[in-house]
Amino acid sequence: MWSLIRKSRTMTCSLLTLSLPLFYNSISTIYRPARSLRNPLVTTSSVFLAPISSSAIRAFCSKSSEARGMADRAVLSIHNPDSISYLNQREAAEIDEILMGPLGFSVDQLMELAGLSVATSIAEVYKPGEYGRVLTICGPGNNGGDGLVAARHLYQFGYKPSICYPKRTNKPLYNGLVTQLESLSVPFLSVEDLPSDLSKDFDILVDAIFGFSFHGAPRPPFDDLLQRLVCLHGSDQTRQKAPVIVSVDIPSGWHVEEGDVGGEGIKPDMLVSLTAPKLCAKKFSGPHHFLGGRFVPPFIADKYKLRLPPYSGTAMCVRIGKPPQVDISALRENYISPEFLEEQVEADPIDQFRKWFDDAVAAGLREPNAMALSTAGMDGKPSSRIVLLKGVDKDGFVWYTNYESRKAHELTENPRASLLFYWDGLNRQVRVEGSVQKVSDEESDHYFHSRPRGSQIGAIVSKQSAVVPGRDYLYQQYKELVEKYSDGSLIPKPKHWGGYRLKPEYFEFWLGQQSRLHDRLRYSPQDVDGKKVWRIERLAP
Ligand SMILES: NC(=O)C1=CN([C@@H]2O[C@H](COP(=O)(O)OP(=O)(O)OC[C@H]3O[C@@H](n4cnc5c(N)ncnc54)[C@H](OP(=O)(O)O)[C@@H]3O)[C@@H](O)[C@H]2O)[C@@H](O)CC1
Ligand SMILES: Cc1cc2nc3c(=O)[nH]c(=O)nc-3n(C[C@H](O)[C@H](O)[C@H](O)COP(=O)(O)O)c2cc1C
Ligand SMILES: Cc1ncc(COP(=O)(O)O)c(C=O)c1O
Ligand SMILES: [K+]
Repeated sequence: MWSLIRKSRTMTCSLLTLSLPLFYNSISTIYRPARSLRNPLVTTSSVFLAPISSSAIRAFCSKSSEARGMADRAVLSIHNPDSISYLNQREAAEIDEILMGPLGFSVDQLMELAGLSVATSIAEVYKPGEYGRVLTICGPGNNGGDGLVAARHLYQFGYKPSICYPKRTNKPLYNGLVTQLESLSVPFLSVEDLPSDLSKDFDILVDAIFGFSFHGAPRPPFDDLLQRLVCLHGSDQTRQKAPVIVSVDIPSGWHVEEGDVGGEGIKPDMLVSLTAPKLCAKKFSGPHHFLGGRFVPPFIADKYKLRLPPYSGTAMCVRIGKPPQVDISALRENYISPEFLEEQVEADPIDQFRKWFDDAVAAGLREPNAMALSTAGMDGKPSSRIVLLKGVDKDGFVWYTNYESRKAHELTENPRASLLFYWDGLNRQVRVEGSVQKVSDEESDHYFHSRPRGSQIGAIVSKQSAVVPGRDYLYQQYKELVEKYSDGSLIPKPKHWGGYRLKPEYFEFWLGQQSRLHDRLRYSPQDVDGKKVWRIERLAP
């Protein structure tokens, strides 16, 4: 913790005005954990539902690092949806009580995290450009509260939510959530105000009517509302795009454990299970099943033998089960970017590259220095692979590799290459082409010794691009060298490892725009009175 605090001292000053959750979020964007953050996946001990004392929780917590080790080993099997845990109704209610009892959570906190998970799950699948108009139908309990929170986050994500909340709960928490939405001018519609055909006015219907405390048959006015959702399946979809239904935790009207018993209930397109899926989720056959509620402490995971998929990075939701079958030909993004004009760019393409590279770093993109390197040997057959940019200046672009690899052979035969950067999220691509030379041995030596010792040994072991009999073959040699250099002595750089530098002769900066009318600015060298200058031209997209 101290090293984190020391490192973040300068950052803290500029963040003092931010809220605490935002502050920690900013930290996780900049300082990533050594391994990805994972939900604990604990498979030991049987479930026995005894009262829980705080001493039991303390005793457990001292063992939880061991549990996390097991979690990492179990992670491989979790991609099989059959190995995910499902809760019955009693367990779901009990977890609620434990979280809000001995584990010290408040209902407001859990609802906020649950609602945020629902909103982020929706945003993963249904983009606001196409699915902007959202109707959230809220029931009388906490499931309805999750819906109110989700609607607020969806508003902040760029959607246009409306709310139908016919049975309000007169408690400070719910009144506050309503006030927050009203202050954003989010419309509240009564059941009578709702249009008879929901498909005309809405792209997404969020079903936050009933959660895990639902029992019996739906009573008015929810029986009628649910019937309207059911009817949408039969609507004439050739005339009108039917809105998608997103159910929060439980598809409302379904039995919490048995599912859609009579087969006449709603058929959501997306289900966002919270904490852990309930048994009815096994019957969900829609294309998008997500898990949210990233707050399950190891104590709960252990007690209920929860096996849950890991959340990646700072995500608030994770997809469960098989990804949907997509129509590849229909996959496309619409790019919306600010103007990119000739007058705005740097005269020197290296300066322009630095500007865009700094933007990619500031945007928190993963490995902004990853670039596709394309080469072709004497046979003229091109080949590409990703390498990491390790330096750029007026002399060119540097990367390190094995001098006996396929790319190295091709570069020996034909010392020309192209580099390609794609910065997804910024809608930017940069192409660089030029001639290639090895960097000096001193430069390679200096860089080699800046790498982690494991990677230095890896470079010795790997005869890159050669066929190897198996993983063990490499690992055995690696272990021997780790042992040999365990005294911390200098690991000599092997002769076959070093850097290349591409001296650029051509650049193109590409920025994605709407209707595929992208910006493309090309830099090519011109000789003006014996002096090299860069000519900037716009190319058709
Ligand atoms: N870790 C967790 O646990 C977390 C839980 N969270 C969320 O809480 C949800 C559970 O909330 P909950 O317990 O308030 O119950 P929920 O199902 O929303 O509503 C109960 C209400 O519905 C009513 N009602 C019942 N049956 C009915 C019927 N047939 N027809 C008409 N009404 C009926 C019932 O009235 P009653 O029958 O009692 O008169 C009561 O008013 C859970 O699913 C998740 O979304 C997250 O926020 C955070 C983490
Ligand atoms: C993100 C990423 C970064 C990589 N960085 C390098 C690198 O800097 N140097 C390298 O030799 N290989 C790197 N690789 C591996 C190469 O893509 C490639 O597998 C390897 O260099 C062998 O290529 P070749 O057989 O065409 O020579 C990287 C791969 C990825 C996915
Ligand atoms: C085979 C290989 N060599 C070199 C590198 C670059 O690693 P480093 O950043 O440690 O120099 C990578 C990175 O993925 C790699 O896969
Ligand atoms: K629901």
